[in-house]
Amino acid sequence: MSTPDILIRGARLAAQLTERGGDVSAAPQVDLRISNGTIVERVAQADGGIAARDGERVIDADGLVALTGLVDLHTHLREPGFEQSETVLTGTRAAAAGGFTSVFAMANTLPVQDTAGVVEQVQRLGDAAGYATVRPIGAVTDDLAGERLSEIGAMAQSRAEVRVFSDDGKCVHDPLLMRRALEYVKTFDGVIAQHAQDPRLTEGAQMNEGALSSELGLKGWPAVAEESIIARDVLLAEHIGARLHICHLSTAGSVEVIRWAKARGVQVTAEVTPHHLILTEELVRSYDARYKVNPPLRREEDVRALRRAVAEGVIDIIATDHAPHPIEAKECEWDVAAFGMVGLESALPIALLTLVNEGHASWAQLETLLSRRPAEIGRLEGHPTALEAGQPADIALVDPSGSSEFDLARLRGLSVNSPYLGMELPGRVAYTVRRGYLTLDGGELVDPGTVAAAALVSQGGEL
Ligand SMILES: NC(=O)N[C@@H](CC(=O)O)C(=O)O
Ligand SMILES: [Zn+2]
Ligand SMILES: [Zn+2]
Repeated sequence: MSTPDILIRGARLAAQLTERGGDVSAAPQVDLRISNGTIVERVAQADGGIAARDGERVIDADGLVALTGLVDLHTHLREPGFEQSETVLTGTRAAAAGGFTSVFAMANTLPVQDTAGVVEQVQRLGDAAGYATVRPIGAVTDDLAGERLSEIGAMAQSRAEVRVFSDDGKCVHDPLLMRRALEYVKTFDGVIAQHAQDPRLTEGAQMNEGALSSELGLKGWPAVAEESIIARDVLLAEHIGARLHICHLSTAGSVEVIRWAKARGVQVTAEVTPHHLILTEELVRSYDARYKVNPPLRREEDVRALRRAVAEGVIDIIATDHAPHPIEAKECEWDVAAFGMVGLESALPIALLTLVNEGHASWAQLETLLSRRPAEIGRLEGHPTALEAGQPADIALVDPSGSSEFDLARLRGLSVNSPYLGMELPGRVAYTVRRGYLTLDGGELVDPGTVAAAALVSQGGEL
């Protein structure tokens, strides 16, 4: 059994668009043939292109930009335990709609992803659904309680081969536990992804600490609560010689700490979310809990510093921190509402808007930020390093022309807590190809049965 061959015609490769800005006409148009999960041919149209064969699916990609499939190092899929917010199936459908072919699933589920059994279960659910590769993240501490290390070794050696560990949602606050965790993951080239938030400095915190939090009468979350943990952890990572990743960097000061650490040669990488690249604390004036997120929306100066840090390479990747919550958890008073926003379907449009169209980055850098680097940091296997013959066929095809209203129909997960509803955003993902089969076809999700069957075939199974 095999899935039909696909011929993509006339795409421009993001990797060949190395000039800053959004003009895509500079790259030559190429044809790509996909067969059995692999890119088997790539021919420029100037060299004659590839002639279609009978029975092959032909995609007209004239005007579209092709990127290696997007990879999200920070997704909350909520299953097991919070299936009213999202499931592995619904979350990976949202991922496919956003151009993602792989997602790393955060550990704050119920039960917590702190044993081999739970991470294997999450991975199996992802394999069966087939919309994206699901790589579970393991908890650093048992039950995210911050008291004892979890079964890190068992999760690393399980079928899920966990390489990323995080207590995300909570900070690993105890420095000795952090040290032991770094020592442990070093033995198998794993990484600790830290949610940098000093719990004592942020008790009851509701928004960024500053003049506005005083004015609004909301308890503040000071920048130093993030920066002090990052400073401590880069020093610990240097001492141990282990890999450290910082989740959702949100302040100008954090950028400076990371810059300093990288200059010293510390093995640290950093992520920024799309929302911290565009939204500011001013939105909290509305008391609309769609804007309530952890870490909180910061000042305009922070947003500018984060964009510059991406342009300069101090920040390594963009990660969504897709955090679905049910309507009841958001349509309520600010101080009792849940923290978090959904982000898989809006990540590429926001990155285009804030980085490429603003001249901070090229399409090639965008591909690095949203696909190549997160795959490297997570030690994701089977991910293409380029769109060329011999590489796995994980591909996103994006229409960069024009802009359109980001409406409810664009959200394909179970929850609708997006801060972008009603905004005009550029860039639409038109096709997503995972392991050689379509998960998104002409902007529409392929139906679950077809995707599950193609996934089974791609894993060598029989229908
Ligand atoms: N980002 C958030 O505001 N919420 C996340 C947790 C987290 O990423 O810290 C969640 O799980 O809801
Ligand atoms: Zn977090
Ligand atoms: Zn998170």
